[in-house]
Amino acid sequence: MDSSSSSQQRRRGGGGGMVSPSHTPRSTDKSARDLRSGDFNSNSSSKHDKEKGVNVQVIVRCRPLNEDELRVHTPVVISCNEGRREVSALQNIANKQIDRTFLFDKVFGPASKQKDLYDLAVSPIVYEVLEGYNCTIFAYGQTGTGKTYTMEGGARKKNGEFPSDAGVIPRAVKQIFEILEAQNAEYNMKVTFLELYNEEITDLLAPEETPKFVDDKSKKPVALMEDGKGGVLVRGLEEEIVCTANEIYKILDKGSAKRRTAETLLNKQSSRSHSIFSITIHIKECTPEGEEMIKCGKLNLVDLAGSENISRSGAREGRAREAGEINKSLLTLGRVINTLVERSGHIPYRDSKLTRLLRDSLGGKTKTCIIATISPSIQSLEETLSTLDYAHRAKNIKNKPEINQKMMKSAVIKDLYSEIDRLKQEVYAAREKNGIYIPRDRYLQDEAEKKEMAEKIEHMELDSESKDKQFLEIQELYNSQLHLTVDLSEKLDKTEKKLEETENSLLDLEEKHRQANITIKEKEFFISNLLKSEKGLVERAFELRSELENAASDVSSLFAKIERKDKIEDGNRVLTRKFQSQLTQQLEILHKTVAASMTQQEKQLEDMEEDMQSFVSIKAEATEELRGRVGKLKTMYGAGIKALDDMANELEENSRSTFGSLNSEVSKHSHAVEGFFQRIASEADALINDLQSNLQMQQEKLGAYAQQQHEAHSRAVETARSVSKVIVTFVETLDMHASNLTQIVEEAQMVNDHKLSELEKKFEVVLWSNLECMDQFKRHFLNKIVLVPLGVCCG
Ligand SMILES: Nc1ncnc2c1ncn2[C@@H]1O[C@H](COP(=O)(O)OP(=O)(O)OP(=O)(O)O)[C@@H](O)[C@H]1O
Repeated sequence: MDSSSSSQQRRRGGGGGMVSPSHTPRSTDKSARDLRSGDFNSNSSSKHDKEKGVNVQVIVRCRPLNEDELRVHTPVVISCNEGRREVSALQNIANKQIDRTFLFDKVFGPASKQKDLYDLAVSPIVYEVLEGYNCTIFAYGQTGTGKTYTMEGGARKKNGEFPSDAGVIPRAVKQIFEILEAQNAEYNMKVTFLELYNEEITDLLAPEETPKFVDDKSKKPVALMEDGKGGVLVRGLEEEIVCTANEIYKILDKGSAKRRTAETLLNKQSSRSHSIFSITIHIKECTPEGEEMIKCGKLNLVDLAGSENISRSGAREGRAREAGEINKSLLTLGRVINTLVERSGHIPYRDSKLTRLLRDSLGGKTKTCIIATISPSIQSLEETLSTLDYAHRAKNIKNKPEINQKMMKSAVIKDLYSEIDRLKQEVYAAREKNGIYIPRDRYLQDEAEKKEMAEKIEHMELDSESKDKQFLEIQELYNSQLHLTVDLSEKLDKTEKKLEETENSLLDLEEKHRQANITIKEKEFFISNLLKSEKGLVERAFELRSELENAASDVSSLFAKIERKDKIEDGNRVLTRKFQSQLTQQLEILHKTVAASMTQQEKQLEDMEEDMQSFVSIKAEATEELRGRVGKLKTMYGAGIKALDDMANELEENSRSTFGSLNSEVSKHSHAVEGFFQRIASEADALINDLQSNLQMQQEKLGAYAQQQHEAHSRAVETARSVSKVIVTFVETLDMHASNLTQIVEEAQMVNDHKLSELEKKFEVVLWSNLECMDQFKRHFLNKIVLVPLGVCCG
């Protein structure tokens, strides 16, 4: 089923527009499958939706900067936070900071792709449609912000490929067919495409009967009518029955091409009309009892014309009127939204065709989604803020969506038959050139409406007449009051002028009087000042004279003092020099004496050392000799003992037998020998001990003597050192004193010189100031003498 015209069964009927399907019998079938994958209004319970109402879903999409904007580096003032669903406008204009953030149901930034928007925001709505809801998606925003791009997308590729920048409409069509095919469902689908331009509806799918003129005058407007059930219907709107997505794409292309577009400063191909593309789907379902039911859902895709600033879009004459109409219908849409949000009584749906068409989508039974498109550029900030405000307000609209009741197949067939009948009668009436066929009840309703309208108009005319009369009366009253006011104001002006003149002369007199007073006061002040200054000058002259005398006597006494001081200082200097030379002589003598005593002491010490050394060596020799003797004695005794041992051994060997007798003799002898030896040994020991103790004593004595000598020597050296130190410090102090004295003398000299010069200067200054004073006084006096007669003249 491709693009053949045979497949497009065209029929003219009373349906279409934004009407909810009628004649839908109630169904108890609960088997409607939940096809949704998303969260459109996040509530699938039709009962709940009906009771509580569901908010209109509002999405914001910000387009990227276009080539022109990029070329001129247009500043970006809009930022989108998709995660937080926030859009912020930040700008500082003429010290006025704009910083506003809006929260929406979904936000798509400049980098967002068509697919992202569709998958996240539109796809769930398509599932709702297939469940049997009526859903509307409409794009709203300033001109050139991407409404058509979002709804329709870029141009379709020739080779039938699905383009990546395809918009909501082709994607929705594709998805609907995919789902239905996947379900192997029996369905029927029809589409309508209309345009609302300057408050006139035209059918974009109507066959072209006459050639298209420049301003599309050939387009026949179609009528919008009440359907008697609270809805509206567009009479004679073409409904195309479609079986494939490609058929819809073709219809879409055909219709879009017919849409009124024009180049504006803001968009090269700006849509100048509102367009509504509707897809109605009837799906066949079977109940468990085997009864065939028809489920119906409808998707309305609305691309509004851009809200625009007429001066910025460059619209002129015809275009300006067009823009005015666009803005008017959008304003009505805004008013409808406001009343719905504020719930403030009458909703002005009837004020524009746009709101009449969208009635069911705004506060009705339809599920609605608004896509607000904005530009990120600074130039569009005002319009962007207005769009955001508008969209934000629309978030609060509550609809009460209702799932369309499923119809029994037989009822649908009955419906279709009655429609065929109606169409037949219409065709007949048309063939007979007898007007068009309208059912009786609708005719009666139209007549009643007409009558009501005529009454209303009459009433309004009467009202307007009485208002006109009132206006004329008020106008006359106003004119007479105006004359009176003019007269009075003239009089007032004259009086004011006179008063002003009198005030001015009074002011002049006052000023003159004030100036005369000031001059008198000034003169009095001058005279008193003159007298005072004369007196002061005489006093000052006296003071100066006495000061001068004092200064002269001071100077002479100072000179005398300086002379005296000079003399004293000279004497001091001579004394100091003398004292210095004497001191140096005495110091030299002291140095010599100390040096001589030191050398003497050293010599004595050396002699003593020599004596001690000779004494020690003599003693050492004697000790050595004694040691030699003792050694000899020891060897001698040793040899004797050894001889005795030998003898004893001999005796032991030779005469063992005579041992007993001899033993006593031997022991006697040995005792005697022993005693002798012991005596000799003790004597030797005593002698050695004596010698040693003697030596020890001698050594100690010598050590003590040497120690004494050493201490005496060091004491002498220490004393000599301290004496020399004392002398040195004494000399240094003397030196210091002498230099201090010299410094003091020099400083005194300098101070005196300085004082003298200062005194001279002062003397000069005093002299000069006196002279100047005298001079001033002279001049002042002369001036006064001259001024007094002059002042008198002026007075
Ligand atoms: N999100 C986007 N990404 C890339 N280009 C975009 C986007 N939105 C808009 N454009 C481009 O900006 C231009 C204007 O877009 P479009 O015609 O859709 O604006 P519009 O809002 O429908 O304007 P009008 O109200 O005047 O009809 C087009 O060239 C379109 O391709």
